[in-house]
Amino acid sequence: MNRLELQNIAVRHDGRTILDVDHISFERGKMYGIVGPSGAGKSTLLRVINLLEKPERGSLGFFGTQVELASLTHAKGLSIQRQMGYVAQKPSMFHASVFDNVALGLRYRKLDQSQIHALVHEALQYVELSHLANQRANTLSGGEAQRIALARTLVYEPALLLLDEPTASLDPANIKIFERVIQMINQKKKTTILMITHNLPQARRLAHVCLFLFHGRIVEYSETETFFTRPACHELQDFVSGRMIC
Ligand SMILES: Nc1ncnc2c1ncn2[C@@H]1O[C@H](COP(=O)(O)OP(=O)(O)OP(=O)(O)O)[C@@H](O)[C@H]1O
Repeated sequence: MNRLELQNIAVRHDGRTILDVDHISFERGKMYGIVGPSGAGKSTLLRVINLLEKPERGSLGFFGTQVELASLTHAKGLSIQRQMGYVAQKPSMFHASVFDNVALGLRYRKLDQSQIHALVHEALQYVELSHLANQRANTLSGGEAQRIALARTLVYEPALLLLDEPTASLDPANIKIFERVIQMINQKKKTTILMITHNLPQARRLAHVCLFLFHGRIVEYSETETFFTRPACHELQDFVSGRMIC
């Protein structure tokens, strides 16, 4: 019940194996760092979990709901997807106010106006951008837009938050706020968080557990301190010490 699990996953494109995962399990309420070289399959892993990419085979256990991914129906997929939030590296805002952008997920879920108002303002407070509620979202700076993208997912309290290099284009001040918010919701709401990052100090700062993807396989998975101080496989030893691997 309290786990997110993937089993027997295979993703192939053009005859090439992109992702090959026998089994992985994520505990509810923990924060996971996902690292690995470019092209290792990190985004594909998150896209499979987010039901944006259908693997050739495999199953997903979503906190008690079990689904065969290859034969997943739209309705069942949607009900699971609505319990997940996804923030990519580059936010895309709708041509509307900041308030309306953040409210969107709540309107889909048919909440009433007073609930929407309260929840949007709470989410804007989390990301310290309440003063921008009426601004057009397409006029935001990159850092502001990324914080609004985070508020837009937090507002409906997802059980799972998927972050794909969310701070890669941000300056240190915005990174600090972004990190503070995800740590706060991880602790306060027990949101499970999976974050891809190329910033190894960031993974070390935030994650309880880290995993290392290499050529589509999870080759290391351990508590963060062990991951960085006593990596078992030589590819991760090279990776964490900054040596080139391919
Ligand atoms: N739809 C597709 N068709 C063909 N190849 C694909 C497709 N999607 C992904 N790939 C390939 O799969 C591999 C893994 O891609 P993915 O985006 O998951 O890597 P990544 O680890 O997230 O990389 P990065 O750190 O550069 O973002 C890459 O070689 C990519 O070119």
